[in-house]
Amino acid sequence: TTPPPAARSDVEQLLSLQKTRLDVAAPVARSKWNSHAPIDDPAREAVILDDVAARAQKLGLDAAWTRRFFQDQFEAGKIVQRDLHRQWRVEQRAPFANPPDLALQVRPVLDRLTPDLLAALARLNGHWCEPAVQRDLAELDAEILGADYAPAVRERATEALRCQR
Ligand SMILES: C=C(O[C@@H]1C=C(C(=O)O)C=C[C@H]1O)C(=O)O
Repeated sequence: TTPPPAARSDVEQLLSLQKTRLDVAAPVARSKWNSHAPIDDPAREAVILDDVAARAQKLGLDAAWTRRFFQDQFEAGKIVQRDLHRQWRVEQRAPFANPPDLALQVRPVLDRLTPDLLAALARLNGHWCEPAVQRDLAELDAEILGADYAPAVRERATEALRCQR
């Protein structure tokens, strides 16, 4: 039996969660501007990816594909962080008055989004090649991510969602 097609609202939810995750890049960038911490934290990324791979398997998602999706979210967020730091260097911006605490205030927000993103991916699992899903993806990417994010960021964030067949 053929499974029912995916709903547009599933695509909308996924992209909204991706946007919410990208929106956290700005507070991350402010925190690192003050602390001078590097934008790239490969150790933190590895911890997230191992957790994501284990959770993915339980949801019936391909672990390697899910790792790639999350790595793409990291890379997209780092484009946002680098763009902000570049702008602040040009402006010779002073440190921020009330920077968020990366470990205590910012990373917990990202960690809370992870299970929601995985659930959204699980709902769309096996549906990526449906023409309606690809059409909804293109439309909602422009609407949800396009309002705030540059094409390079959007392309990176949605790279794994194209039909692979
Ligand atoms: C968001 C951060 O910056 C980068 C992006 C990460 C992410 O998107 O989860 C994780 C580690 C860093 O390489 C962070 O340091 O927490």
